[in-house]
Amino acid sequence: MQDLINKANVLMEALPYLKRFAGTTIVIKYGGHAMADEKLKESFARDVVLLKYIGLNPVIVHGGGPQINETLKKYGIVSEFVRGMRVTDAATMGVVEMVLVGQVNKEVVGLINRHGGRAVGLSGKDGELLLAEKMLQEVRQEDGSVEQVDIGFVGDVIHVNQALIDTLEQGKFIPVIAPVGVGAGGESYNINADVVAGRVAAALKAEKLILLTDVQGVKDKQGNLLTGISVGEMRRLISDESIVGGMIPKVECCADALAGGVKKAHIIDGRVEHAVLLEIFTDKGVGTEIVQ
Ligand SMILES: Nc1ncnc2c1ncn2[C@@H]1O[C@H](COP(=O)(O)OP(=O)(O)O)[C@@H](O)[C@H]1O
Ligand SMILES: CC(=O)N[C@@H](CCC(=O)OP(=O)(O)O)C(=O)O
Repeated sequence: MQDLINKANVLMEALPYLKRFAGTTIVIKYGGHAMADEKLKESFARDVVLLKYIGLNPVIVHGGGPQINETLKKYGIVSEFVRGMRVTDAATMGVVEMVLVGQVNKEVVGLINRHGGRAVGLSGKDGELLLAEKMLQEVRQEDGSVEQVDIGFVGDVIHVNQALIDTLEQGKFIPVIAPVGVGAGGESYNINADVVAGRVAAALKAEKLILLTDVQGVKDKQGNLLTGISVGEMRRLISDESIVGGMIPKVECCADALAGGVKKAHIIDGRVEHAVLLEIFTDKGVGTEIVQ
């Protein structure tokens, strides 16, 4: 009997959060690395379906960096990263689109639907969901100056077709977005999935942006987890190189999302089962919260 009462107590603990978040939009970035483990994939899909059933509106943006690397390797294409962004020539763009849209997107949609959700896969080209323009990457030189570097068909999102997401949400569908944008001339752009998640969250004025990754959260130089950092601290951690590589676009997009009206932004450990539920429905949460 006590077991059953304990179960009821766990449900009751979630009640204030259920009330607070009912009807709100939560944008979740599902990272390439967190997609590697079968058990975690299933637990992620179940979490998303549960969120939808209890009245939240999850919007999924997926990555696929490791999957792109694998296919590029098969084609003998070597790729380089500048501050966490893949340098993308025309041949690389072809592979990026094929893997993200044709493979990873369909896999995530299938996974959610197998668990009883109604997921719909979209790339930024569908309904011009993600209108993009070419971006130059800023690289700080040794003398402190900042140089703009051309990294090919890499874009930033300049407009999100919010009406399309609203329509899907009204139909009880779960949008699953591949980070490929479309330019004014119909050309494709490779966009970092964290950047897409941040822009989509800001456009939808989401309650939360949650980025799942393969580490506990943001760490300091000694490797200690930082449970909460301000945007100012974040900038210091980037300039003293405590935050490097793929973590840079993650924290930057959290800062942009907060500036764009998103209430909360979190970077959490996708290797932990039910990480999304733990973040949303517990007081302490998990990982790192970025605050303005
Ligand atoms: N300060 C930091 N704290 C935590 N991780 C960091 C930090 N700086 C760099 N990283 C690296 O960022 C990686 C996460 O970025 P990325 O590989 O692009 O993840 P994902 O594939 O989940 O999007 C971590 O695996 C870690 O190696
Ligand atoms: C411009 C850029 O870097 N695009 C990324 C898009 C996929 C992505 O972001 O995947 P993860 O989240 O799994 O790293 C790339 O080509 O790898």
